[in-house]
Amino acid sequence: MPVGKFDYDLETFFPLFSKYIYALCNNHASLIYTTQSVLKDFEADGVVYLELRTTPRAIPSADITKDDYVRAILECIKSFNASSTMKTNLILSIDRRNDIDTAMHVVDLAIAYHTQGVVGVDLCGDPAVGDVSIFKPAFTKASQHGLKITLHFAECPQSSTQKELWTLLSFNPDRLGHVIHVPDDVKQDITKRELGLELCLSCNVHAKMITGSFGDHHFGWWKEKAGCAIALSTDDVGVFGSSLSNEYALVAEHFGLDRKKIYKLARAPIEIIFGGEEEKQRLRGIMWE
Ligand SMILES: CNc1ncnc2c1ncn2[C@@H]1O[C@H](COP(=O)(O)O)[C@@H](O)[C@H]1O
Repeated sequence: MPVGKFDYDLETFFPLFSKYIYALCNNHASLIYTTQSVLKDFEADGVVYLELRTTPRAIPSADITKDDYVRAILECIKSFNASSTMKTNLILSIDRRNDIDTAMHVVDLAIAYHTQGVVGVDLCGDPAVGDVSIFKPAFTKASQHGLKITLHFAECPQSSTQKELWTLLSFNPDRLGHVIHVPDDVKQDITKRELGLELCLSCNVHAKMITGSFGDHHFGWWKEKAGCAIALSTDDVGVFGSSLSNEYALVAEHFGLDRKKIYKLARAPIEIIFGGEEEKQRLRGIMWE
């Protein structure tokens, strides 16, 4: 990737993975290398709790099944967790291109590895593709097994029809990602349910998913809504060149938040992590007030 090129949009972003990144990250050694590299970067950035997400991927050329893929990443996380103050958990993603059998397989993997660091299931992928209603049984099963749910939500106009948004809300998500093109009635429902919001400023600005720049981001609207905790998120550091601490610096600069307000913002998502009560307690103890 050319140095300083951060202008991938929703048309060029997804092929970047399917054409190039997956071809480069295509064996056990490269899976471990990339996972360790991501963990080291977040730790060096001062992160104390991380939820990583990935779509289970079989790599037949290296004899890697989806199960092997998930296990390799979990082993990497486990050994990193053992020697770091940053604790990491994993979320497994269903890609919107998937059929229901593939989605069920993701949920089955999440259930199988629930006690080993998988904390939730996500819906991701090209928002211009797929009929999300087919995934309801998969998310229902995930919930029944105590897994948390987060969904990429209202990323582009095509994926923000009333039908799609209410269908996604019927999956009973715990958190929503992006929440860009959200009509008022849906906003009201999100606020009423006090859903956690994963907002990704650099991604949305660089990929031109919003009109305008950082100061125009819908973070400004949601930050006023008591109840919806905001977890600033990176989507993703490699593609858009912005670490998590830079995302906090951006909101401080563009929304006039002083140190106290930034501490408060960074503490709020403790309540919406998928990592359980004990981890919440640890974080309440170490995050600045
Ligand atoms: C604009 N933001 C986004 N919207 C939707 N899906 C996204 C995304 N950012 C990442 N992904 C999903 O993550 C995959 C790459 O990592 P994994 O193979 O899962 O580890 C992408 O192919 C896409 O499906």
